[in-house]
Amino acid sequence: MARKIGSRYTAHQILGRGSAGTVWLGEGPDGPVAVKLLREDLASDEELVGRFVQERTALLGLEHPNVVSVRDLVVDGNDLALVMDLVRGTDLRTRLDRDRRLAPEAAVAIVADVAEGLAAAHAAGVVHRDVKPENVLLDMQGPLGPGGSHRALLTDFGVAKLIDTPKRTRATKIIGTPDYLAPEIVEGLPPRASVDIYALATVLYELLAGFTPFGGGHPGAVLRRHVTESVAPLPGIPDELWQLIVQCLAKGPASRLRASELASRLREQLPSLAGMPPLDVDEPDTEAESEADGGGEPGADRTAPVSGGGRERRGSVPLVPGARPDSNRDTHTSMRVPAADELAGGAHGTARVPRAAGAPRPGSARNRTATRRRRVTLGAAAVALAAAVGIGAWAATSGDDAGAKDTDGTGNSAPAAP
Ligand SMILES: Nc1ncnc2c1ncn2[C@@H]1O[C@H](COP(=O)(O)OP(=O)(O)OP(=O)(O)O)[C@@H](O)[C@H]1O
Repeated sequence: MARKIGSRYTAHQILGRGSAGTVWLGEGPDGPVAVKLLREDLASDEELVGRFVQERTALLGLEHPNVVSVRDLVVDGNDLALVMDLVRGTDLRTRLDRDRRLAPEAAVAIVADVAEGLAAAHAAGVVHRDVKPENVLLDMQGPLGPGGSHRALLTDFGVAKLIDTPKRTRATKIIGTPDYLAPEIVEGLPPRASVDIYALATVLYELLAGFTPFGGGHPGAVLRRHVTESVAPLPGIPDELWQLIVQCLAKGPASRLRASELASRLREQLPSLAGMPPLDVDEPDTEAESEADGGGEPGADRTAPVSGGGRERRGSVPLVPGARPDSNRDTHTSMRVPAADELAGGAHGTARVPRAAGAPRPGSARNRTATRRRRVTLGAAAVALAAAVGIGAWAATSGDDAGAKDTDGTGNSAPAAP
């Protein structure tokens, strides 16, 4: 069923749904386009519409082969829409769901593309703030790149920022997707360009491993791991590539690479990765995360089931207990920033620990001593669980946050340079 969007566009068919709205295949004066029609509650928010119009220049000005360009913004009655270049292909999440892990050469080529898109955005003063596989589109009509990879384009620029109005989220709230959130965001600092680098390094790890380094379990526990845990090495990963991931996952934003540097360092490694098969990594030990998570604690609203082995949908667990996702791909959620004392002494030892294929599973006879040792650690993790549930409880009760501070006056960020 076709519908008119503004005077210039017609939407024909739904391409997909996200938390901010529905993406349609449309037609405009210059040919086919993708039209992202924002949710009605967003479209009827006057403040957001004002902001949407204000952001026109930044969104419309971003032109780069690795960025999905926004061609037009439409404000028409109840419709608020972004008109974008149509990418004929799929998103990286769908590809990852299908292949589970990518060969290092293809993973690195895709991430280098995204880093180049980010470099252009950061140079223009735009921080993405929601880098994740769902927001990377693969152009399947263009020529193939290294390792048979398709050109990758980053999409949804500025959307997180648009939704993050002072009224919706203040400096004391977090918006984003828990698995990819940089520690400084968890600590309540304004997001700068380096948060995109952290998120992109998380995506690279995920493409190689099949799971994110700090994901799994209750969102509160995920946030805490970003602040307190170190990333566990991936068996079989070339050292140079691992060093790059570790540097970009640094807790201190200043230690991370800039996007352009990351892109070129990744490209330099491509020749040595040619022909290398996907890493032979077994599923992480889910015992730690499920125990630390309380294994289905009543306070944790698991709207979507979390399947074993890190194959759950990113962000499918709402951060706010009782909140319902807008769609089965809901990812933009908000919660209160945990205080320093609530983060301190967190769930140490609950980060996912990848095992080389064939290594003994925890709990096996060979591994009993190690398991016993881990149980001691998990005693601490259970304490952390209480904090995690506490975090959910604040989120549930902090809807308006009357006393919240809006440190930069905008409720969001962000200068370009990290
Ligand atoms: N420019 C585009 N061209 C073609 N398809 C697109 C385009 N933008 C989005 N899509 C499709 O629409 C789907 C929904 O996109 P959308 O950006 O709304 O949600 P998302 O990024 O998956 O999730 P969220 O918005 O919750 O972060 C994508 O998965 C993709 O398949």
